[in-house]
Amino acid sequence: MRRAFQRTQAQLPRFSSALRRSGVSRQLALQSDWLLDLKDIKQGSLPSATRAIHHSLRLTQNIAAAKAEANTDAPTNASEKSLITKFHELETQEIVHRNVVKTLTQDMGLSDMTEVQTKTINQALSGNDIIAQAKTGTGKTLAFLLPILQNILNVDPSLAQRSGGRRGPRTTADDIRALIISPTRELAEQIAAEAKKLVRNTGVIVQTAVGGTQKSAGLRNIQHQGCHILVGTPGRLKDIFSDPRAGVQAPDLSALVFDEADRLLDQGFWPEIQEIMRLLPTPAECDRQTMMFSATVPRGVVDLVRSTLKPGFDFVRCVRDDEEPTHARVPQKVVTFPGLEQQVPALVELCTRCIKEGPEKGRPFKAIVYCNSTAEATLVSDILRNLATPGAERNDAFGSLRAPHPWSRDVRLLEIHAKLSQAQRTQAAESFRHAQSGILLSSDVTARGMDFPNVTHVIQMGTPPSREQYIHRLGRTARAGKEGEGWLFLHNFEAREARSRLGGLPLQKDESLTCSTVNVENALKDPESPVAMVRAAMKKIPKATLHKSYLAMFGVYQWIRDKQALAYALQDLAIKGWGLTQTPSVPPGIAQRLGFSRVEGVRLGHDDLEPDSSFGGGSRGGSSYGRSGGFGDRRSSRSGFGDDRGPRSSRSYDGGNQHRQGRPGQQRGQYSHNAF
Ligand SMILES: Nc1ncnc2c1ncn2[C@@H]1O[C@H](COP(=O)(O)OP(=O)(O)OP(=O)(O)O)[C@@H](O)[C@H]1O
Repeated sequence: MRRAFQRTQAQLPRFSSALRRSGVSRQLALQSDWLLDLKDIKQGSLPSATRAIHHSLRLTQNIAAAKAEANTDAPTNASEKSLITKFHELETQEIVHRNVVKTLTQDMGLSDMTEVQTKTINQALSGNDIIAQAKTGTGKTLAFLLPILQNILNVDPSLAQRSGGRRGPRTTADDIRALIISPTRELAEQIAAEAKKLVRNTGVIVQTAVGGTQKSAGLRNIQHQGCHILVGTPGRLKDIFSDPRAGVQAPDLSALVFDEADRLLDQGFWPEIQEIMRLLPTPAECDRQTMMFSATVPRGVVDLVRSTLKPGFDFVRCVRDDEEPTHARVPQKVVTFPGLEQQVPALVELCTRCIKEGPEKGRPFKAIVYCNSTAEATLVSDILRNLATPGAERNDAFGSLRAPHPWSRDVRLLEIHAKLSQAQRTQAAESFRHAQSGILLSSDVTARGMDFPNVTHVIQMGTPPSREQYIHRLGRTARAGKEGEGWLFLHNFEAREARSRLGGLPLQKDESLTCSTVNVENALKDPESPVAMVRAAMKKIPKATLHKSYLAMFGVYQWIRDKQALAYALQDLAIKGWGLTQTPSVPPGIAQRLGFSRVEGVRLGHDDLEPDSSFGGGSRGGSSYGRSGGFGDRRSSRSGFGDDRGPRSSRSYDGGNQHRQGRPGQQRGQYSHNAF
């Protein structure tokens, strides 16, 4: 009986959206007919059903009124005047339970909704399927959490009280009402933390299911404490729902949310998402609301969205067609370099400058540096850490150091990437979240959705994997109305590709960093220069770390057709930048697979990766192909960022054959400095 009632109540959202489409005047009649038809309802349950209808009706009236004002059929174009824009109004209009509104306004200190919240909370509370696109950092998380929570309370009002659902007999592993899927573990944990804040004055229980943690411990929590809202990553959720021994099902699931929807619907995750959906009750068995949120919704995913959402879904766009989904107030600067070896010194120069400026600007420097490989993130992190004065003490269990020189003692150095355990990643995220000032070296695991407060700078090392990823990374700064700036470091040979991936974005060329033009060999003579400091810091880096970074670069730059230019650039990085006497070797199998087996400057061989191995003491079995030490001319011009001419390198280096003979007059690395 109870289940039949709950199922009937779960139909409310669909009922309500049907009502919305049919017009306000017919709604009362329809709703009362429907109420009379609820033959299964127990006498005592009628009040809650009536309340639920009341909520639904009030919302449909608001939306219809807004529609009428806007004189349009499209609810998303409705005048915002009639939609609720302040959180406290949700209580005065009896749409959201006072306990939840109290949490929002008193505990979380929120008053006005953001645009995406105004446009989606009203719609989502009435049960519509939604896809919403809004800029990073504009409060999308709350835009789906709040309607999910209130819709759960509509179905079971006893959960509105703190003690209502706690450990009671009605809280079981089968009670999952909402499933929120996120592409990364960190983001799932962050959403769960936000959800736990929101439900704190209710009896609703939130659990997480993320990879890298003990599955059995998570399951125990779900089974013993119960679960109404489950937040997880695709792999672990699939694991749990497909494991009959786990005993976790969601027969009454009424809400499914895809956060960072475009990422979840892309090739990487789509098979797992399909599998999860196959394991959930079908919409015929249990009507559910699906909501998708992201800052980026590329055209490619729109068809998938259509096949996943109910017909008539709302597409809420808070980004205009003619507008880029990055914040206009975020200055975005690009620096191009003739050599990869200049980039880390330039990073040190930039950080040093910003740390000094912090007090003047009233904002301590807090930056995320995105690297395109885990190996690079580890290397850069090690270099920055080694800039600390000798004897600096480790200050937490995960090796985070304070960096007293040349930076303030209070700059935390942290890293997050796939090579760390989940516990280390979570700890680092937590430390960075609470750090007043710090530098986080990160791979793309933090690029989407992570809400680290007061990040002043996002620095991207190398061409980002895609336009979407650039936007999401940049979105870690300038959140919730704050200021921030973005920096992009590119080698000249990346400029053309970067321009094609990021065309139209408001990137401005920056020439303020002396390290972008410095002659590395000359700069080494000045021990105070960032180049010399980085070189000194390099001395403490194990050779195995360098070797891994070198090899990883071939993967990062796989898309570069000019293999020769890349080989030369990496050779310069290893010798001029890292101070090695020859390039690390590349196993012939790998070199062949990547198309570098006959490219000058690539040394084929099998040097081991032991920490004490040396690249400087001879070839150790590596056969050098072409020169390994001397450097040819490096030409660069500075014609101004935005120059549309593209790289000027010869594209004839197409496999290396010509290099064997050497091509008279051919120059190495002829890329325009400012060809972005
Ligand atoms: N109405 C509001 N008023 C003020 N701050 C808010 C409001 N809603 C959310 N916030 C705060 O704004 C910050 C960003 O919110 P959130 O992480 O949900 O953004 P997002 O749009 O999901 O970003 P991303 O696209 O990066 O995932 C959070 O710190 C959140 O607490």
